[in-house]
This record gives sequence, structure tokens and C-alpha cells, in this order.
Amino acid sequence: MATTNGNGKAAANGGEGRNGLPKIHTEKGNNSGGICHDDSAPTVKAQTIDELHSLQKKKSAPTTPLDGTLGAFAVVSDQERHKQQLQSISASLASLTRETGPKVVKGDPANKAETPRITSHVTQQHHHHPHVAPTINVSDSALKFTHVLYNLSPAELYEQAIKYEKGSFITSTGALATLSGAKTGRSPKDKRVVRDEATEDELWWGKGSPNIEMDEHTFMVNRERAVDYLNSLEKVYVNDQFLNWDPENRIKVRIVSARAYHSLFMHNMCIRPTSEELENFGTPDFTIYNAGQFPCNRYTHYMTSSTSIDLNLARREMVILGTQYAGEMKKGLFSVMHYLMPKRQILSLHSGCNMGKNGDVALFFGLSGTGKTTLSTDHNRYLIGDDEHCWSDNGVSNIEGGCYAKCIDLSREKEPDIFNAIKFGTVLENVVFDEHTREVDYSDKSVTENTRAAYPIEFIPNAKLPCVGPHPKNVILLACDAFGVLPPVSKLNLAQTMYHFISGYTALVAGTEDGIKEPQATFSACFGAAFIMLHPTKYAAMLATKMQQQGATGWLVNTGWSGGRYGVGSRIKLAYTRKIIDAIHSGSLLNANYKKTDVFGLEIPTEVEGVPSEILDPVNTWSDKKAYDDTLLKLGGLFKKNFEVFLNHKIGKDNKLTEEILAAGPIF
Ligand SMILES: Nc1ncnc2c1ncn2[C@@H]1O[C@H](COP(=O)(O)OP(=O)(O)O)[C@@H](O)[C@H]1O
Ligand SMILES: C=C(OP(=O)(O)O)C(=O)O
Ligand SMILES: [Ca+2]
Ligand SMILES: [Mn+2]
Repeated sequence: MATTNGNGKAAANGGEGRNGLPKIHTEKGNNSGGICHDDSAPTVKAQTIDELHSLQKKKSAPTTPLDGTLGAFAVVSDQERHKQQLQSISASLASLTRETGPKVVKGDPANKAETPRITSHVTQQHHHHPHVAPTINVSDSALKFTHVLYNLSPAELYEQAIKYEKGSFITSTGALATLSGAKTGRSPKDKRVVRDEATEDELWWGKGSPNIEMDEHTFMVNRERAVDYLNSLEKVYVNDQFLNWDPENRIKVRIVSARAYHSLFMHNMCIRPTSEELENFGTPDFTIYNAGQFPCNRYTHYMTSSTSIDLNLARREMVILGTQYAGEMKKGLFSVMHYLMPKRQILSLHSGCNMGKNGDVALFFGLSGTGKTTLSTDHNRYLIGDDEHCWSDNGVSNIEGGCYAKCIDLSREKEPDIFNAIKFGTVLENVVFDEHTREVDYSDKSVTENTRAAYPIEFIPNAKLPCVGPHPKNVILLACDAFGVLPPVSKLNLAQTMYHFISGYTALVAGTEDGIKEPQATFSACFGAAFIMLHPTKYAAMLATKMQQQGATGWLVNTGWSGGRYGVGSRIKLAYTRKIIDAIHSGSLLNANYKKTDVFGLEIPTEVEGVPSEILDPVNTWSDKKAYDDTLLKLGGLFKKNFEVFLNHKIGKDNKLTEEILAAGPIF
């Protein structure tokens, strides 16, 4: 027998121990006879290493109790349920051009000890036949098993990601750092929606619409491509989860994906079923096939790149090819809700939402990066959700079960709740970290500026669970104005609220891209045109009705520049914006003194507690007054031009409101 010393050299095990030192003789009993006892506890009862390992894991408790007289019945129905579950998954993965669905089996193929529990072969009559004789309808793909990793836990998904997915690491706070591949943001130009008999009349098509058409056949081509890709893999991840905390309007979603990263992302972002709800899940209302590693075929009709995100409302399916950016899944499902909910007279909102101790609810509308997540995550208020909500006759409900925060320049001081939510279970996308300590450098943009964290909403200490609340009292429109001419806060009347809601203004800043020398205005109807499915005026009319009914107040908050445009002035301090938001919540801003601005005709307060009064009217902060006037008129012109397409649209049935909205824009 030989031991190895610190230098990797074998040391003779005679009178010398490690490093050639004499062996330590313990005093225990008289018979120690030169043997070193470093552990006096009884030894583990295992004959082999495998046996030892098997002691580590105990079976998860079954959700159906197996006791008493119901025992036999429960066992049968449990088994039956598992069989139905697998058949349902096999049906999801079925090729529609060949005879059979894939044989699916639960569990990791790497765990050889796990014998296939039930196999399911969708369209074949007999289920247990290990040797399928190939027929003319069966290709080789039908001969293999597709292993299904079904609703794995975060710990299991961590292990999968770290073992099998390059770029997966545990950070110093326990989050799972991942890479989303070549795409680090959404690809709106690659979104396609099936235009059929029903949707051609229902949906918003044409100029300005996010819905770029494709036909049913092309969808099926891409669907088959995704399904074949997924079935060609050794294993796929399947998540069965819910959307919408309003129990009457809950939607069951199934996400089939090839990466543990995607599975954990959706685990965090959707509503997590209890094990009992999962047992009785049944057939999903909507299914995503995420084959993001596999490109679409550019010879396919309607395809203009190797990325395609395809929505088929009739089939209740979405196919993702050629992008691994996880945000496509959550925002894709949001589009689906933007279609389904208005059909039920429920307004879907691209907004954050929180509630004060007294039950006052605020909505935060805004485009990407304007502050929905940051400002709805407020230590003094209950978080209902950071991004997607429904407003029904009963109040508001979050669509999701998690948050998706931007991480660029994240700091513990400025955003403590988000910072602390980045722990075990959280997916951290595209961040850079120290290779040894695994401490994340949130200022590093080497991979992308759009670094993100996805965490379950309960990681925020004052989350409101269940994520529902009463009718909103304040509707806050966030615009990150890189021109620096919009006031930090303005109080809006209903017509102005609708005008700005339909306009959906924010600005993209220049600097990161070559050639762009000045900030670019973006107008995105309903502060989320990329996700709406109906014409913007449909959502606007619903919002107007609801705000009128509830007497909610509209506000426009500029979270962008002050004291000059981008490059000259600076971004309004988050601390000031928070003070402004506090004053809106408390009601103190409602009763402040106001004056009206030129051009946009906005009501601005003369004082807000904790905010220097001189910044409240942007003209005061510009040293070059001529430049201010020119920039203000320039932005006013951009608003006017953008609104032209809405001039011949009526907002709901109310002629008077429509006229008021048209008059609520800039006047010069
Ligand atoms: N005055 C401000 N108000 C809001 N956010 C600000 C402000 N100044 C800087 N920020 C930063 O802007 C970003 C807003 O992003 P986020 O809240 O994720 O937007 P959204 O959820 O609307 O996409 C955060 O990184 C935040 O730290
Ligand atoms: C995830 C997104 O949402 P947001 O930036 O609004 O948080 C997105 O637009 O891709
Ligand atoms: Ca029709
Ligand atoms: Mn957000």
C-alpha cells in the first residue's frame, strides 16, 4: 500500500507517514497497534461506492397519499396519471408528417440505473415493445427514446447546466451564470405570426405592427424542424407551468427546450405549480418549442435570417429557431396574453406594478430600460410584478411568477432588493465575473450591455403573494428622454395619458453604435408595440375606460436626461426619481402647485419633497436656452409625425375622448 504526499510522490507506508514524518500514535486503548484512528464513529453500511451514493438520495414524497383502504386505488391512479403525462408529452413532441410520436421516457439518460418507467408512443396502439419493427412510415428517429427532464428543480437544473452547457458557472452569491449565445437580446424583426381566416381580421397587420405574417404551411415546416431537432437530442427539458395569478384566467403553458438554462429561466419566470397541481396538469393551453440552437432554413418562405420566432394562435403553439435569448419565451407568451385577455375584456399591460401598505396600486408603463423593474421594486411597497400584468373587473394580477432585471451597473446601494435577489436559483445572463472568486462585475459590458437576472418573485422580500391587487390608483408612464426636454414629472389628464400611452415614447441613446451621433427617438405604441397583437387603439380604449371608472391619475415621468441632451446633460439621479415616485404614491403630488409647459402643455409641479426645485422645469437646467428650445421643438415634431397614423382612428366609441386625445399632443 502506498500513500501520496503533497508533491504527488508515493511514500512508503512503513514507520513514516506523510512527508516522511513519523506516524502519529494515538493513545486510544492498548490495541491501537500503530493504526491511526481519525474517526471513532461507526462505518457506513455500504458494500460498494454505488451503494454509498444511493444512500444520499431518498424518493420525493408522492403527492397522492398511499395509505389505508385507498392505497391500491391511489397507486393505480398515480400510475395512470404518469402514463397520461408521458402520453401528453409524447403528443407535444410528435412529428406531424410521420406516423408516430416519439417514445418518451422520464429521467436523465446519464442515470443508467433509472429504468424507463413508462414509454409512450402516441399513435401506436400497444405501448410496451422495446423492438419496434420499422415500417415505411417510421424513420430512424422513431427508434430512439427521447428522455424528458420534467419540471426539474433548480438544483437539478444547475447540475445539468454545469455538466452539459458551456459557459455555465456558479457565481460567488450562488446564481447560475449562463451565456445566451450569439443573440443577447430579442429579435423583433424575426417574429412571425400565422395569418389565417380568423387572425387576418382580428390582429393588427401592416405598417407599425409587430405582427409580420407567415402562412400555416410555413409554420408547420418550422414546427417540424424544431420538433425533429428536439427529438434528435438525447434529452429535452419540459416545463409545465402557469401564467396569470388571477385564478379565473390562469393559462397552462408547456415549454419544451433543449437547455437547462432555458428550463430554469422559465421555472423562475412562470408561475410554479405545486406538486399536486402538476399531477393534475392535463393538456397545456399553449406550448413553446424552443429549438434555439438550431437555425431556421433560409430557403423557407418568409424567412429573412436564420432566426425565427413563430406564433400560431389557432394551434396555440410557438416555435423558436436560431436564437437562445431566453427573453423571447417570456415576451412571446406575453404576446399570447395580449391576444387572449382582451377577448375576455381583460386589459393586458406592459407594466410593473406595486402596492402600498394602504392598498394603493400603481402601474409603471415603459419600454425596455425605462425603469419598470427598478421602480416597481421598492423596499417600502409590496411588489406585485415587474413587467406583465392584467387589469380585469376585479383588479390587477401579475401574469408571471418572476422578474427579469437589467444588471448593467447594478449596485447594492442603489438597488438593494434586486442585488440581493441574485443568489442560488437565479439565472444570470451574459455577465462577466472573476474567474477565481466568481464575483460578478456588473459594470462589464464585454458580452453585452443587456446583462440580465431572472429570479422567482419571492426572492424580493416584500413581494405580494399571490401577485394580485385592487384597481390601480396611479398610472405612471415612464419615458427615458435622451433629449433632456421632458420634465422629470408631469401630471396628465385622461386625454394626455392616452396620447402618451398610444405614442409610447422613449429614446435610445447613441454611443455604443458606430455612426449614430445623437439620441434616437423610439415610439412604441402602448409602451410595448413589439408584444401587442391588436390595434393599439383597442388597448388604449380599454385603459381609458378603466382609468375613468376607477378615477386613476396618469403621470409622465422622465427617467432620462436632465440639463442637456445625452452627451451634454446627465441622467436624472435614481434617488430623485424615487422621491418623485414616493410623492405620487403618498398623494402629496396630486395636491401640489402646478404650472403648464410650452409645446407639450404638461402640468409640472413647482416642488417635490427631496428633489431640487430647479430641475423640475427642464429649461432651468439647460445653460444653452436656444439649444433647449430647438430640441424641444424637434421632439415635438417627432411626436406629431409619429401620431399621424393614428389620426383617423377612433378610440373606443367615444368621439369626444378621441378628439381630446388628438388635441393632447404638442402644440406649436
Ligand atoms: N432615474 C432613473 N430611473 C430609473 N432607472 C434608472 C434611473 N437612472 C438610472 N437607471 C437605470 O436604468 C435601468 C432601468 O432598467 P429596468 O428597470 O430594468 O427597465 P425596464 O424594466 O423598464 O426594462 C436600471 O439599470 C436602472 O439602474
Ligand atoms: C425582457 C424584456 O423586457 P424589459 O426590457 O421590458 O424588462 C425585453 O424587452 O426583451
Ligand atoms: Ca376573414
Ligand atoms: Mn423590466
